[in-house]
This record gives sequence, C-alpha cells and structure tokens, in this order.
Amino acid sequence: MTSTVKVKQVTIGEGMPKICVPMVGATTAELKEEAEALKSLDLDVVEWRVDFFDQVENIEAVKAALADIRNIIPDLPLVFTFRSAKEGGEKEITTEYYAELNRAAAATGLADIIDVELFTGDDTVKPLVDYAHQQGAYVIISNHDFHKTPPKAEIVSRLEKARELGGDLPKIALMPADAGDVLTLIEATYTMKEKYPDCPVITMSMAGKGMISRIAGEVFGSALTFGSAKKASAPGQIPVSELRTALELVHRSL
Ligand SMILES: O=C1C[C@@](O)(C(=O)O)C[C@@H](O)[C@@H]1O
Repeated sequence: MTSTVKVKQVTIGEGMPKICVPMVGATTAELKEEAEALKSLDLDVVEWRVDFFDQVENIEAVKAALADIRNIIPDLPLVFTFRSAKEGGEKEITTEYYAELNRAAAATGLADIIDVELFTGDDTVKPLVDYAHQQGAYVIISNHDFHKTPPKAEIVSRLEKARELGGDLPKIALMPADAGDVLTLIEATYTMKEKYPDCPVITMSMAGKGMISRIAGEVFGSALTFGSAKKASAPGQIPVSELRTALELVHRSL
C-alpha cells in the first residue's frame, strides 16, 4: 500500500487536490479534438470515459483510440474508466467483457490508472486489480450512487473495502438529498484521512449542493477532484479554471 500515488510528474495524495478532466468524446475524431483542447488547460490528470465511446465494444478500436489519445497527451497521467450504466455511466456491458476491456487497457501500458467499480464483484475485482498492478498501472476502486447518500458508516466501509481489495485510490461519488448528506460524505472522508493516512481517497458529493466537497478536499482528505472542460461527466462539476482558483484559495488559507 502506497502513501501517495505518483504518476508521471503528478503526486496524488500530497498538497492540493489534483484536477482531473474527463474526456467524453463518442468518436476517435472527437476524442482527438478533445485531447488537443486539453493541452491548453490547467489540469493535472485526464480521465478517458470509454463508456461514451461508440466503439467501446470493439477492443481493437479502443486500443487504437487509447494510442491516439496518448500520442496527443504523452505526459499527462491518464485514467481509463468504463463507467457502467448502473453507476451513472452511458452503457451496460457484461462482467466478462468489462474485465476483458480493462485487462486490455492495462496491458497496453498506455493508461496509468485503471478505474474498477467496487460492486463488479470481488471475484472479478481482485484479479483485475492484481493484473493491472502487474502491468504497472495504479487502480482506482470506485463506487457511485446517483440517487442517494448512504450513512457515514456505510461510506467508510465501502472505501475500506476498496482499500482491502488493493485499490491505490478508493473513490466514492454520491448524490445528496440535502446539505446534511454533503456533511455525511465529508465526515466519512475525514474519517478515512485520519484512519488511513497511507491511503489517499477520492470523494465527492454531486450536484449543486455537493459542489463544496469538490473544492474542500485539501482540508478533509480528498486527493483528486473532477472539473469540466467542454462537457461535464457528472452533475456539480465546475469548469477547470474556476476549480483551480477555488483550490488555490483553500490552499493559501491553510
Ligand atoms: O467517478 C467519477 C466521478 C464523477 O462521477 C464526478 O462526480 O465527478 C465523474 C466521473 O467521470 C468519474 O469517473
């Protein structure tokens, strides 16, 4: 278990939360255009949301698009994410294909971090995490609920489970019904920070009410935050430049 995750020139889990921008293009042409546009933004990490890609069911096409993206942004840390429909993503695929897709991405060596959904099932998650590590990739183990925020103990237990399964970066994104739910997410984040200083976590409360959680990570213990470029991949994300300003404001006050 590492205490920070160092990817290329970026150390996640140290200092200001790192800004991650999702790429949501549907075609290779759109993805290339998006990757080009990212070069002029003040960001730290890029996430390819491959569930938006119209050829996601063709592994060779996915690998080719990954290589194209890599060519355009060779030096930026890249997260490979297939977000399933049940966790707020664009498409549903079989568990078998999910594992195959993520293994193929890890094997290319082009993605620095692979996002694996916690609730895919331990029998799939554990071997996938081990395989990604063997290929030299880090792993985010993630969970999303676009409808509600569970109690604090449940949030902590999911993040702990992600850590136990070998996730380098446990992650959870939850929808708040009210401001109390935002506090619950933040409290769970702080508990993880206190209990496991060796394990950076990524947390966010979504939509407008949850936005505060996307800028307060340095105080409460979330190591990475998602900002939008052209199109947000989840409710509550704010544009990268505003996000940087807010993170710097918090940072300077500490
Ligand atoms: O898991 C996450 C977090 C996220 O859902 C958000 O709320 O910012 C955005 C997704 O692209 C990413 O994979």
